[in-house]
Parts: sequence; C-alpha cells; structure tokens
Amino acid sequence: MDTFLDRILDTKSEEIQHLYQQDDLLTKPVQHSTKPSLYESFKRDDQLSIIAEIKRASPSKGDINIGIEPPEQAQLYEDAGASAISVLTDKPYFKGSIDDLVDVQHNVNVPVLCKDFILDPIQLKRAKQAGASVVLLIAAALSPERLNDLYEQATALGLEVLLEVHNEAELDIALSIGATIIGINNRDLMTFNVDLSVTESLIDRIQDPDKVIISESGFRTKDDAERVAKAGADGILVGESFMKTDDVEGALSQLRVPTTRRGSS
Ligand SMILES: O=P(O)(O)OC[C@@H](O)[C@@H](O)c1c[nH]c2ccccc12
Repeated sequence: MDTFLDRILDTKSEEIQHLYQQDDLLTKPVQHSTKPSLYESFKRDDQLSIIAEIKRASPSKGDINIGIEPPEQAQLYEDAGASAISVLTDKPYFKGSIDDLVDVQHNVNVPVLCKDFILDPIQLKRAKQAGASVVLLIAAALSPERLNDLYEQATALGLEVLLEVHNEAELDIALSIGATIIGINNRDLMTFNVDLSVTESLIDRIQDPDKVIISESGFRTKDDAERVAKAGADGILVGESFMKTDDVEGALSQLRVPTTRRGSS
C-alpha cells in the first residue's frame, strides 16, 4: 500500500514540471534575504527557541484553521516571541501556497522557513525568490546523494537548511552531509504516529555541541517543551496547537523553557 509520503512525492513531480514552465523563475536573479540567521539566533538563545508554523490543514488532521490570514498570524507569532516562522507552502495536502510565504516574509523580521517537500533545485529557487531564508529538506523523501546535492545548492543560494530526520539511519546521513541545523521529527511521516521519545533517543547520537537541534511536531504543554529541552534540543517546531488557540501569546510563552547545554564545551 502507498504511504502518504509516496503519494505526496508523486504529486510533487507534477508540480515541479509546472515550475519549469515559469519563465520568471528561471530567468529572474535571486533576491538577497535580509532576515537574520536562524542558526545564529537559536545558538545565542538560552531558552528553547520556537519556530511557529502557519498550517491551515494537514493530511493527518484535516482542516486545522482555514480562516486565518497568514501575515497576521505570523505577526502574532513574532509578537509572542517566536524566533522563526514556518510556512507550509504545499497546496494539495496542507492548503498552503508560496504566496502565503511571500506575504508572511513581508510582515516579520525573524527567519522564514519554506516548508514543503523539496525534491528539485527549482523549488529551492522558488523559495529563495519568494523571500524564504530557510528551507526544509526531508531525509525520508530523498536519496543520500540527492539530499547532499540539494543541501549544497541551497547553501550556495544563501539559504539555511533545516534537515529533517526521523531515525538513526537518516540522522547518520544528515551528520555525514555536515548539516548544521538538524530537525528531529517526532511524527512518523508513514504512519503519522507522534512520539516525543523519538527526539530523546536520537539526540544522544549528536555529540557535536555546535549543531542546532530542533524537535518537531506534537508540542502542546510546558511539560512537552521541558522534556525535549532536558534532552538537549535548542528549539521546537510547533504548528497545530498554535493554529488552534485563541491565546497565541500564552500558548507560546509557556513553551519558552530554559535549555540545557549538550556536549562538553
Ligand atoms: O502541527 P505540529 O504537530 O505542531 O507539527 C508541526 C511540524 O513539525 C509539522 O508540520 C511537520 C514537520 N515536518 C514536516 C514535514 C512536512 C509537513 C509537515 C511537517
């Protein structure tokens, strides 16, 4: 049986073909982002840094919050203390768009992450053009060679990369590529099962104290945040619980718990 990841990867190939037909994407020079570095700001922070996500819907939850205006929601996030904003730009499964990202990045000063299933360099170019400063690359969606290739091309475009892993084999690939910002997704993209112990068990394999580690998915309570902070995460990525609350400020500030240093230095 096809998993969700198989299905989405098929859909993306069609989208990529369309992108190659957009002349302005191929010819326009890429713009220089004025956003600060996610890596630097997360490293400096002694509280858990938060990437707050614009997520209207998802394949596992259906509609989450269809009514929001992304630039306003992003502003609420920034005012509440988010250190970066993630925008889901996938349309078929998450009801987002690249225009959401364009609107959001105009409205905030923190780094903006383009959250999509990136398989081809043209998607990097589109993200850059739209004003993203960070892109997501998902180890489960790419061969190690392709992942390495896209990582280098993203870096060459001046984009930072959040490299997402979910198991030991993927983490080892991320480390061999030399990824500096590693996302540990607590959600299995095949089964949608969410378990914070994924972060706890993988983080011990990352000895280098210079890496920025971001635990992704499933955060609601202060206890959740404390659990991964204790394990050594520098930041967390939160979507659904911020999209559903009437009190973004309260929901976000309770998750800004102190971090603990990993490694010896
Ligand atoms: O809504 P949550 O459980 O707070 O999760 C946010 C984020 O981690 C999740 O949207 C995500 C993590 N990795 C992804 C890859 C593709 C799409 C979505 C994701």
